[in-house]
Amino acid sequence: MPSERVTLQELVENGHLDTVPDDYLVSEQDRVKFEDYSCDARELPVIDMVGVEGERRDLVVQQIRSVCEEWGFFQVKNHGVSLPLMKRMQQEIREFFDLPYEEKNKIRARFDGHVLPDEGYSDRFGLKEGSANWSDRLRLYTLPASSRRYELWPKHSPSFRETLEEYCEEQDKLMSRISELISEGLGLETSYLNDYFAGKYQQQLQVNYYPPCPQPDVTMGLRKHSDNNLLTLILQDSTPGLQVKKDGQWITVKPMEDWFVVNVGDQIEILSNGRYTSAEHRAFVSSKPRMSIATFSMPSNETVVGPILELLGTEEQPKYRAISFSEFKDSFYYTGWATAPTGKGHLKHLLISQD
Ligand SMILES: O=C(O)CCC(=O)C(=O)O
Ligand SMILES: [Fe+2]
Repeated sequence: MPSERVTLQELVENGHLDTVPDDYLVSEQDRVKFEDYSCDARELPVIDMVGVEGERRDLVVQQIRSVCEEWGFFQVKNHGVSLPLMKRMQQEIREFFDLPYEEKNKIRARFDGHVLPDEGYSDRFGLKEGSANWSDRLRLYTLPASSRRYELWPKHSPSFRETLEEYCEEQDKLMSRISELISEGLGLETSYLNDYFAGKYQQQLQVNYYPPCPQPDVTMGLRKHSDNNLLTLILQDSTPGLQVKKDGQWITVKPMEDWFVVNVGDQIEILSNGRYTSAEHRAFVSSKPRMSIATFSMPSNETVVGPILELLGTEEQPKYRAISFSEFKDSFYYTGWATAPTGKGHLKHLLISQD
């Protein structure tokens, strides 16, 4: 039974995997070319948020607009989240993954044979049988506070709950500041996106743990995809792994200890009627373990999202059909994620024919 299988980290640490099993293999064309991954001729743009509430605002709004149009991915520095908090969060989460399997298993998400688990500690998360990622995960709903299932939060450290709560609040503040800049970049009122999702919003934390891999060139930590939500903030550890697709080329995002990677999700692509793009990205693995902490902001499940009418004017037609977030997630997991020929296959279902 899949639910009784131990996680990947457990298999690796107990020396049960000298080679990569078949269902973790990716096709030849989707493999990482290790000979060229480190020579990034192009680097992911960095947005410096210093002075953004003052004299640098117009410049930053302009920069955000162009990176959201051209990349859908960028890094932020001087973002207001304290480095000690980021480090504490990484340290305490890492301690969770270092616990004995029996301890972690207490909050294990169970696969019920049909629906893949959405919360807790798991492997093969969100994927169909026969198609696995070289990673384990911890996923928790964090905002609104009423959505928290504290019984699934790790209890290995007395301070962990407080650290995670503080981290989530800080992530939320940063998301909200970035949403203001995105709104302005689209020519909308500063508070447009924040008002649009007031009371119709949720936040989820996802920790990706990539165990050391015996054959990193034949598998993938996380197969190519775009994120299905509004915005994602990623905190990487010091081991490289994250890659973004730009003009058909995979670009490795250099880990920086006090920066966040910001990722435009599919919901922003839909809201902006395709002006802003959600970028395909993936994570490769190596002989070293790696951990990334992603925070997702997303609409509440019943919220219907479609192109913002104010943006369309009289000439432009909506390119995407409006759809509730829960329906969108269903199509993401069952038609797109990790199985479609392109990492953005799930968005194609929403495209309205323009002829
Ligand atoms: O591990 C990473 O850096 C990427 C994580 C990611 O893309 C995701 O969690 O959706
Ligand atoms: Fe992602």
